[in-house]
Amino acid sequence: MNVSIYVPATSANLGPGFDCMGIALDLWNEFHATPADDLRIEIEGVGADTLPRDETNLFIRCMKMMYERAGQPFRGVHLRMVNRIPIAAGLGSSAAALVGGLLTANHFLDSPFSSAQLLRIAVEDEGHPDNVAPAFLGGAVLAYLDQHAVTHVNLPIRDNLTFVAVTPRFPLLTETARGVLPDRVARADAIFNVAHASSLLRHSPQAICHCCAARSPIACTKTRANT
Ligand SMILES: Nc1ncnc2c1ncn2[C@@H]1O[C@H](COP(=O)(O)OP(=O)(O)O)[C@@H](O)[C@H]1O
Ligand SMILES: N[C@@H](CCOP(=O)(O)O)C(=O)O
Repeated sequence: MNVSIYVPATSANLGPGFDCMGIALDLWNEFHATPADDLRIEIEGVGADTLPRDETNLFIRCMKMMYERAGQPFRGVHLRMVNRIPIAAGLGSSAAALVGGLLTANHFLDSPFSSAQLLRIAVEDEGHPDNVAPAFLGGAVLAYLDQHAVTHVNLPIRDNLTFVAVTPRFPLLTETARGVLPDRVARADAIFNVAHASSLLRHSPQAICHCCAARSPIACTKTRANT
């Protein structure tokens, strides 16, 4: 019944894909769990001094949510997490904890939820799919929630790329960052983004972006979605 789950870091808002395109990176958090009648959390690595070791821990909250959905009582778990993904630094640490919690609970519950259901629950809980979809599926992914189902498409990525993540020295919670976003975007920006997203899906990743000569619309230096 013990389970070990490895969830990758993710970079979201890929190129023109604000809130809908993201990529899994080769940086992993480990979650080792054993079903139990009490709660014990051991944390190694990132967040060892700051993350809660009680029921408020995001991983545990996600496990409990799954037990509630399955109509089963949650008694506890002995959890050891080894964290490598920096927290509140734009590399999907919350998505990793969320996906880890959902998969662990589903395993303990004898897999009542399908992969499609798990992905939908993860997207609904996180509020946007661009971290949880690649964390869950791997690779680079375009995903969106349509009615009650997550539609997802793999984006072609050359396998000889090396990714370098530059993170700020200060934490910035996604919730805080999203709080300053305007509700509306200018028509020109919307058109620019639709055009680049379409171009991204039409061309292979080797294509050169016609607007700025970047090697792919993913890397377009004039992308406006995040400004
Ligand atoms: N390994 C973890 N275990 C439990 N909770 C975590 C873990 N990593 C991140 N979190 C939770 O996610 C929050 C950060 O989420 P968020 O603001 O979305 O930043 P990020 O860009 O890193 O996902 C943390 O404050 C913490 O509550
Ligand atoms: N599209 C989301 C992505 C948040 O990514 P995270 O790694 O900071 O959780 C947004 O821009 O809010």
